[in-house]
Amino acid sequence: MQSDHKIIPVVAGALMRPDGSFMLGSRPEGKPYAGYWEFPGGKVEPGEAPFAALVREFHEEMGITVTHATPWLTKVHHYEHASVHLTFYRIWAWDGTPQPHEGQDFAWQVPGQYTVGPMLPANGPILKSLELPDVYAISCAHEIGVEAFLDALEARPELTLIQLREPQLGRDELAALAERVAAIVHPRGGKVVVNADPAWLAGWPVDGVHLNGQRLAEATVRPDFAWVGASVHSTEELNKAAELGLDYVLLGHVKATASHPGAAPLGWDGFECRLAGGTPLPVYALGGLSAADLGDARAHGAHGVALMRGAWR
Ligand SMILES: Nc1nc2c([nH]c(=O)n2[C@@H]2O[C@H](COP(=O)(O)OP(=O)(O)OP(=O)(O)O)[C@@H](O)[C@H]2O)c(=O)[nH]1
Repeated sequence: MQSDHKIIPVVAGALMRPDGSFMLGSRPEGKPYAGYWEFPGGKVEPGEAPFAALVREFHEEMGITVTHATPWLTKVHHYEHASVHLTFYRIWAWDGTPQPHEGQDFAWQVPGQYTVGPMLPANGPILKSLELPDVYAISCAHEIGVEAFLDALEARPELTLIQLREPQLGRDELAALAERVAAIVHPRGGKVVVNADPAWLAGWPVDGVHLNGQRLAEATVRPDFAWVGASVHSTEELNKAAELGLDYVLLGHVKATASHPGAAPLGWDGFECRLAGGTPLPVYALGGLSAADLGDARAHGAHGVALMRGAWR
């Protein structure tokens, strides 16, 4: 069976433009899955570091020099022709203009609005991850009141992924607030996930559910929503979220935060350490952060930053 095959290390990179679009390439004739669309990249050579392989592949395949890239997701996939361990990077800066050195086609794509296909079979969840924004905002009505929170949400059109987390509200009050939040966030193309019992959310105009640590521990299957995330603190919890096939996690807390005054923060080293084995899930760094921490978060393997107080200041 394929799972007995040697696992081939592969690196691939999403060239990211400031407007959020990214590049896909078509696989050249003569390779398995010729004509399928992929992130440019290729096999890591023996003894080569993954980042060095990324730089080499982008130079060989399209003649550009990668100058700033951050580690992102990893994934093992078993094809009929090979088993691969994929390490994905996001590439933020490069020198040169991409040229098709191997007869491939390139296309800049907007996450979720693809004009090319088919995609390589392993890449579905990776492409879905690109639909998640840099900043994830957690609601704060329990601190500043419902009306002030809704005013703050209206005033920040750049926030497009909102977790409604209001443990002080009962089901009916939370449902009413979810409707008001969705009415603000959906017209801007955003998403709302609710931190509550998944059974409560039937018929609510929301996009998904966020599992707290206890609900993640108790879950045996992925709840049936378009978007499902979870809060994690350890590699074990991160792995459980991945096994359930969730879409993202929040990992923290990275810095000291007023919501967990006694608990020691992970720091960026502790954060990175928990991701050291790699994960197929995009990870938002959480705890005492602001949007200004995005660069540090990416450098330590995060997809983005999750903000509570920091989103609304
Ligand atoms: N480059 C790339 N490969 C991917 C992606 N997703 C994915 O499953 N793969 C798999 O990873 C493997 C990469 O091998 P490759 O044949 O492209 O590598 P290469 O350019 O070094 O090829 P070569 O051995 O002909 O020199 C293939 O099995 C491919 O199906 C992706 O997004 N980008």
